[in-house]
Formats: sequence, structure tokens, C-alpha cells
Amino acid sequence: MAQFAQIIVDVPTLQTNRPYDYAIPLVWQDQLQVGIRVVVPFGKGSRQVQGFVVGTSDTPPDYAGELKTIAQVLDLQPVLNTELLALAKWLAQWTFSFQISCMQTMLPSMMKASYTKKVRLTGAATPATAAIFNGQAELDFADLAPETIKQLLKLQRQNLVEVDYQVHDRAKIKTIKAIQPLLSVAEYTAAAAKVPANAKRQHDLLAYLSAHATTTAPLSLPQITAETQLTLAHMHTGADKGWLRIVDLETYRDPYAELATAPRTQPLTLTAEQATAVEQITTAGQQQQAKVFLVEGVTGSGKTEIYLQSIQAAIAKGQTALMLVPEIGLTPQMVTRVKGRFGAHVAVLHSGLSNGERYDEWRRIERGEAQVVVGARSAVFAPLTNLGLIIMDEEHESSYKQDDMPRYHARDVALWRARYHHCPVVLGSATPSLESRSRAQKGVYQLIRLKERANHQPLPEVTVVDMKDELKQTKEDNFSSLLLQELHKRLLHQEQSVLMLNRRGFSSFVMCRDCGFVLKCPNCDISLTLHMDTHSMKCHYCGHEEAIPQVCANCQSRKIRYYGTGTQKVESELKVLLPEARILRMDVDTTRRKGAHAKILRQFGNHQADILLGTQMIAKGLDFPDVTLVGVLNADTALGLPDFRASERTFQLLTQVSGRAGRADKKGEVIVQTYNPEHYAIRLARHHDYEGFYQREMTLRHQAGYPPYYYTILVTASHEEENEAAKKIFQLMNQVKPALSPQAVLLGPTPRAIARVNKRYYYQMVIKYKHEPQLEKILTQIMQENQARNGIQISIDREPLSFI
Ligand SMILES: Nc1ncnc2c1ncn2[C@@H]1O[C@H](COP(=O)(O)OP(=O)(O)OP(=O)(O)O)[C@@H](O)[C@H]1O
Ligand SMILES: [Zn+2]
Ligand SMILES: [Zn+2]
Repeated sequence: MAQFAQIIVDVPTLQTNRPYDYAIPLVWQDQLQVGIRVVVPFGKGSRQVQGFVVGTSDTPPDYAGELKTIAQVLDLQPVLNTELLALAKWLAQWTFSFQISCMQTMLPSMMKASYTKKVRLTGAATPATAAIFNGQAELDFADLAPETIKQLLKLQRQNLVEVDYQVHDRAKIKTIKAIQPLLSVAEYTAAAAKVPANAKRQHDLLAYLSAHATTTAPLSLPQITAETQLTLAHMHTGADKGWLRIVDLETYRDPYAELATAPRTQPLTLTAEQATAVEQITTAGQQQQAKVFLVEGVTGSGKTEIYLQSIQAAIAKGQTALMLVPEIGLTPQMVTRVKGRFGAHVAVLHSGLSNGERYDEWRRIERGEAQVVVGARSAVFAPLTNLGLIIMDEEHESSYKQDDMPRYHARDVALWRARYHHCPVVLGSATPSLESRSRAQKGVYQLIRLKERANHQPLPEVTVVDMKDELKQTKEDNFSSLLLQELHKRLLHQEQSVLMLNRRGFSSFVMCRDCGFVLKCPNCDISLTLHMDTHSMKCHYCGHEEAIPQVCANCQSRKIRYYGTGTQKVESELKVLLPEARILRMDVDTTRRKGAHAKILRQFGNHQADILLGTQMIAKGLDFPDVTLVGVLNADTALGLPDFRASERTFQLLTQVSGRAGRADKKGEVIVQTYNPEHYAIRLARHHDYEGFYQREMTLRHQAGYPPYYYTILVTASHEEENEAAKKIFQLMNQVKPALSPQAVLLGPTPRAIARVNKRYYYQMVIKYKHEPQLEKILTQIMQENQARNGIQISIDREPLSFI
């Protein structure tokens, strides 16, 4: 019987990691558990907010004021268990963020409260209030005009109206109608004798009920309607006559319903390399060791099969398993592979699901109905208990890092959970991040290398074409003659090709040929991107959109030209060059609609196209046996970016995309077009030489003092006024500097590369360090002190993916 609760409240303007004390109403005193969501009053007036119970006690808190009482309890059972509550606490500290943001990140967004603001009359109506309320008891704040709000504020000061905040739980359980037969077969026969012969539907219904009289589980109405054409109206008649009862049956929204019947697959006979890997992983699982394995396996070496068989071993012991896949790698092909092995025991979580679907998958996991979870970044918080294995495929992928609060990396969370559960973690990649590979070098992780493809075929041969030479000969700037010739060959042999256009650091924009004017976003410091599908210019940072200009805004010239190469432009060029080819295009524009991504891949898999042309999206995870040619149209656009990870990203991308060729019996070939054929990232990718790249890049990182030799933290201050942002970052620098040892390095402060985004200016500094015992404390303090004060926003990013 606890009388008092400690609660983390959802108040964005007053962010703090401190729980607040509340009294528990008598009715809830023996039921309120830690991890339950509640609604509590907060601050002055009748404002209510959502909160999470993080502790309960019998002794009154040490608090002088009057203790408020919990207003509502939203859950019957905890939605965050002991493990996840501890994780939230650690994560808030580790990422310099707030526990409330961490807790909300862990739960499906449907469980985040929505708030409405209502205005209500408190006293007798006056002429002024009557004019506004017009007979209504309360008004919805969101519907009011600014002028009305102004008048209401005046009335509020006179205590004539009050503003009420209401919290809504958006989590809705989906139900379907079902029926329950109530009589015996004999009774149904008797009933049928009394129904007139021309009441055909009633006879149908009685026949159906009679046939199912012995079933105890409720019968789903949608299914009955599909089979018999009996509808809810007929059921109501039946219910009135006492033949049946209509009930609401709780159900799940199943995003992969069509895969439920995916043919079951059997474990493959492992290659020697695969067998050693599975053996080591399962042994660690048996010994309950939180060991971290780095599986560095060339593309097509059968890493997925290793994951599946290791998961199998965990399940066989009665444990659960979590498999993380980068967002764009979470293809239907991947889901089918996992569902094919583990059937209905699999839950899938990713951002392509509707909020309702996500909520339902989450509930299946929470209730222990799914033992295997496959999902993108935030699935790392899946409420699995008794975890026996965590897998992180393509561990080098940047989408594992979240770039707003909490700025966490899924790998760090995975390692924390593995320690909690004493279970192994498998990090897999053909091109591991330098961070992970160097940890394996030091023996912190256990390195497992797979040097051969599962089909025992050699890796595809890579030819590098120097586009500088090519340009001298032809005026085609997207297709070398070699690439065209090879594409042509594939058409003749009815084999398939994959073409990648590297879009990083690259976009289509509009420039005036007379004065050089480039159309920029009015809110942000960058040029607007041309989108042919919507015929508009868009800002990729704030979403601003405007019409494609006909005349230059600067000099009124009509000579406006489009620059940059988009996939659309390449597609139309290709149609001219290879008119007989059937082309599928995959980029942000063609995959925006739900299910579009899956559809394109299905069409390609069914040979409805010869060429799959796409952006980076096509580089990951695709496994199509008839792809024998991969072409990279522009390998080096990322190399020019002022980013210390540019070479690493280029190497990874080229290796991944090359790996799409020759995965089955047919030999694969890769053609890479570049303006920098001598660059080491391109040279080494050509030889599939990850180890060579690792050595070379580590030397450079060491010389320049970059990660993984240093830890890094990026601190950013932003404000609508440029000098306020600048002033703040210098003030923060002066606060941090005295706490640092001479071994630490401070870069900046500088304006960010794109200094203005969404009407705000950004200034930043980077702290590079090896061991700084004081740093965490001072940064935590900075974050707590500076939240949303005077329009300043501070962000602190541990191990940022780039400094730009
Ligand atoms: N032991 C095996 N015997 C036969 N075929 C196998 C075996 N293991 C894997 N394969 C097949 O080899 C192909 C490549 O395997 P998989 O997709 O798992 O490779 P991967 O290492 O994940 O590759 P990538 O990193 O390129 O995504 C698949 O078609 C898979 O079915
Ligand atoms: Zn913008
Ligand atoms: Zn102009």
C-alpha cells in the first residue's frame, strides 16, 4: 500500500530529469505500480500532463508545499518494465537528454499523450463571455481566432474563464465483431422449424450456427460475412431471438498478413566458415556471456543464415531474440526470410507501419506472443523479456544513430541490454565501422571473419572507368561506353542490371545563366531542390515549397537552367540510349507511397524489368540471383564533402553495391565510374580489400586525431538572432574549457556549415578527448541549465556522425 509516487512528467518547457512527488488516491493505493502511465496536475491552474511512475513509497516526501494528487491512471499494467526504466535512466545520462524523451522514444508513438486546451466559463455569464461562448459550455482552444484568444486572456485575468488542459491517450485497441452461438444443435433445429420458409437468411444463419454450435471461441464476423454473406444486421436479428451473442473481439492490425503464409524454410547446411561462427555465438549464449562478436563477412557470405541459426538456438532454449536491420535494409525479402523460418513468432517494427500497426506489434511482443523481433533503430527498445541474443545487421549504417533528442546509437543500447541480460551481441557487416573494427583489434569484441561467398564463387570483378578520359571522347557525362556496352550485353542474355546514382552531397538546383543567381530557401541557408514529380522547388531541411521559377528573381532573365543529375534525368537519358530496356526507378520520389518500395522490388524480382536504377537505397541487402551487372554512375560525389568519414562512406557504399552482383550461379561484374580513380577508397573497393582500407584509414585518422582515436562530442547552440547563438556558444566554451585537461582538443566555435536552418542560426564546437573525468558532469549541467531559455536551444551530441 504505497501512498506516494515519484513521477517523471511530460513538460517540454521545464525539462529536468528529476521526478516529482504526488499523492496516490486511495482507490489506487494497492494497485499503482512503477512503469505505469498517469495523468497529473502540474504547475498553477488546472493544467494536466502525462507522466510515468518511477517509484512509490509509504513515507511522505520531504516537501513543504501541498502535495498534488494523481488525477488519472492510464494503464492497468506497467508499460515500461524494470529493465526499460533502468535503461531510460542510463540513456538520459549517456546522451545528455531527458528521461521523459527516452521513455517516450521507447514506446509506440500512439502511447504518447496528446493534449487539448479547453476554455470554460467559471462564473455567471456576462455580456462579454456570452458573446464569445454563444451558449456553449466550453471552447476548443485550437479553433479560436487570435482576436478571441486576446479577449479570453483578459477574461481569465478577471477569473471569469479558466483554461483546462486535457490529456488524451491515443492508444486505441482495434476490435472486430464476433458472435458466440448460444444453443445446441437440437435447439437450432427446433428454432428453424418455427421460421417461415421464405426467410432465407434466417435459415442460413441457423444452419451456420448449428454447424458451429460446439465451438467455444467466438467466431469472427468478417470471416462469416466473407463465407456466407451474413452480415451484422442478420446477427442482430439472431441476437434478438436469443440464438447468439455479439461480442467485441480484440484483434491485431497485421502489416504482414500476406506473409503469414510465407513458405516455411529449413535451415541450410552451413559452410565451414558459417558453422564456426554459429558455434561460437551459441556457446556464448549457453554460457550466458554478454560477449560481442563482430562478424566481418564479405558480401554474399551468408551472414543472414548465421543470424537465423543463432536465433534458432536461442529460441530452442526458451529465450527471445532481437534482430536489428537498417531502415532501408528492412525489405520484404528480409522479412520473408525471417518469417519463413520462425513463422508467427516474429514481430516486425519499422517506420513504414501505421501507428496502429506499430502499437499492435508492440503489444504482441509485450505479451510474450512474439519471440523474435525484427526491426529498425527504435526496435532496440522492444519489450522482450528473457533476451538470449541481439543481432545488428549492417552495423556500420548511419541510420542506427538518431539525430534528435535522445541522440542515441542503437549499438550502445544493444550493448547495454546484452549486459543486462547476459546474452551475446552479433554485429555484422561486410564493411564494419572503424569504431567496431578497432575494438575487435583490441580484443574488446571477438572478430569472426568470413572470407568466402556462400556459393564459393569469387567476388565480382570491378572495373574502374575514369570519366575524365571518357568526357574527352564523348559528350555523355552519365554513361561511359563500357557501361553501355555491358548493359547491352545483359539485355541480350536476359540478365538483370542494377545502376546506382550516388546522391549524397548532391542535388538538382536551378541557376540563372545570365547572373548566376541560385534560388535559396527563405528560411535556411541552402539552395532549393528541384522536384519534377510535384513540379516544385523544395527545401530538404524545413520543407518549404514554391513553384519552379520561370524568370530569374534577381535579373528577370528567362535563361534559367537546371543543374545536377537526378535519377529522373538519368532515367530519361537511359531510355534514349537503350530504348528496348525496361527500367524501374527507385528513389525517394518513387517510394514515398506506402508499399511502393516493396512493389518495385517485387517487380524486379519477377523480371518485369531489366534495369533497376536507384539511389543508395538499392545498395543494401538485395539478393537477386539474375543480377550480373552493377554499375555505379558517380562514385565520388561524397569524397568532396568536408567530412572526416567521407572516404569510409564511399568505400562502404561501393563495396555494398558491388556485392549485389553474382550472388547465385552466374558470375557478377561491376563497373564504377569516377573522376578520382586513384583515390584509395575507390582503389581498395575495387579489390574488395576491407582490411587494406581499415589499415590505411586508421593511419590517417591517427594522424589527424579523429575517431576512433578520439571520442568526440558536438555542442550546438541555436537562436533566431545570429549574434545570440554566437554569444551562447562562446559562453559555453568558457564554461567547458576550465574543466578539460591539456590532452583534450576543442574545435571551434564556428558557425555550422549550413548556418541557418528553419529561421534559426546554428553555432557549434567539437570536443575531442580520450579521458576527461569532469566532462560528463559539466555537460549534464549545461544541458539542465540551458533548456529553451530566452529562445536559445542547446544540443549535445555524443559521437556525432559528422561535424557538418
Ligand atoms: N550455407 C549455405 N548454403 C547455400 N546457400 C547459402 C548458404 N548460406 C547462404 N546462402 C545463400 O547465399 C546468398 C547470400 O547470403 P546472405 O544474403 O545471407 O549474405 P550476406 O552475407 O548477408 O550478404 P550481404 O552482406 O551482401 O547482404 C543467399 O541467397 C543465401 O540464401
Ligand atoms: Zn528551408
Ligand atoms: Zn539572373
